[in-house]
Amino acid sequence: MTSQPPFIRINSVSRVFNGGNGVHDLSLDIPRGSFVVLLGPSGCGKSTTLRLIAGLETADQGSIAIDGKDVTNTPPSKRGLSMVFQSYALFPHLSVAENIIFGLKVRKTKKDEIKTRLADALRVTGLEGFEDRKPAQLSGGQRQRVALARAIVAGHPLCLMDEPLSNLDAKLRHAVRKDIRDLQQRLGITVVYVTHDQTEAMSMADIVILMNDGRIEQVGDPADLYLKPATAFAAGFVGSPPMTLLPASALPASVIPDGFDASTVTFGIRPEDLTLTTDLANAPWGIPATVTGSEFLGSETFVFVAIPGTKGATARLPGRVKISPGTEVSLSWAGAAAHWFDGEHGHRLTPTRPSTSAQDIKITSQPDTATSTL
Ligand SMILES: Nc1ncnc2c1ncn2[C@@H]1O[C@H](COP(=O)(O)OP(=O)(O)OP(=O)(O)O)[C@@H](O)[C@H]1O
Repeated sequence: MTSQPPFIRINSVSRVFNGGNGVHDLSLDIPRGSFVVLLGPSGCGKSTTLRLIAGLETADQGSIAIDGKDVTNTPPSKRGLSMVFQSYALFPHLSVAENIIFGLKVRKTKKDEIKTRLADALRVTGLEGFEDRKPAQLSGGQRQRVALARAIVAGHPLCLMDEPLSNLDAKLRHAVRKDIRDLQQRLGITVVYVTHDQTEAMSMADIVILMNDGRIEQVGDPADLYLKPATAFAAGFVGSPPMTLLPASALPASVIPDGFDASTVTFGIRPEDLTLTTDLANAPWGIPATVTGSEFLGSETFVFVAIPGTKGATARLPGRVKISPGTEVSLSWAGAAAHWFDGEHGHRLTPTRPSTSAQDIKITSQPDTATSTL
């Protein structure tokens, strides 16, 4: 396999503001033509990273290269990129077409060229017929499309997007995120996209960069992040509802993998990997828990349970499950579905092999489907 040089290389970049926040010693390679999402909670440094790539922030240390050129000290306008913001940043007094071609006019692009590019941008963003309207005469989704059209009309190979959908309602957000993804693929451009919404990240990204506290927590494709979270933070951030995390000391000793110290290790389990039964007599190895509530969502039911000495757990069960608060249940899981994290730093731990009894649990718990027993 020949490895292509990265399109963007961020090398040991720090940008620390007064008070110590910002990004710290960030290193990252972004492949050409990829859709990369910077994901993380508010204040983790996503926008600062994007602004560093754009040149709107200057690195205190480290270097940034785009397409093989060092741009660490290059002004934004010379970096060959366009940006789309949460606030569409459209000129209210200009028409859709004028807004889209504004930058081309400033750069004194030839009239014929402007005409062709405008027609292309209107077509790919589905804005044909709207060119003479003013922004105030458009819906939120259409305004965001104008902002997108303006970004792509420049013809830059890189587009940076900072929470571009957060002003749209849930339904529109869903539609426009598909538009953005389709557009990126059709144009073959590289997109770096900031969001704190993990569903958006998981559905759009080729690569997710999960950030926490100014540092990279994990880089991987969405499946990696979900199936093999590198840290307890990643496990808790990705997934809705998030992974249940319990101190291993709350589990029966028989399910702790060999060599793990239950007093320091954290156990994680995805809600869909938990089996829940009220048939306590036939579940001697499970964790005893008490139902605190449930949410029926149509195709599935979330059941919330309390486990003494922990923050509780969530089970995601198919279909409609009727279960009353206060019901005593037993929780179990397949050995291979368990995740383990070091209690101090939260790093993922890999058991040399799941404990024998956890494998036994996998076999004995299989016929135990909660929907039929509850
Ligand atoms: N100009 C600034 N001066 C001082 N502190 C700043 C500045 N810009 C950002 N910060 C701080 O740096 C940290 C990272 O900010 P950043 O905007 O990158 O976070 P973010 O992950 O994009 O958050 P959000 O999702 O809330 O936009 C935050 O603690 C923020 O308060």
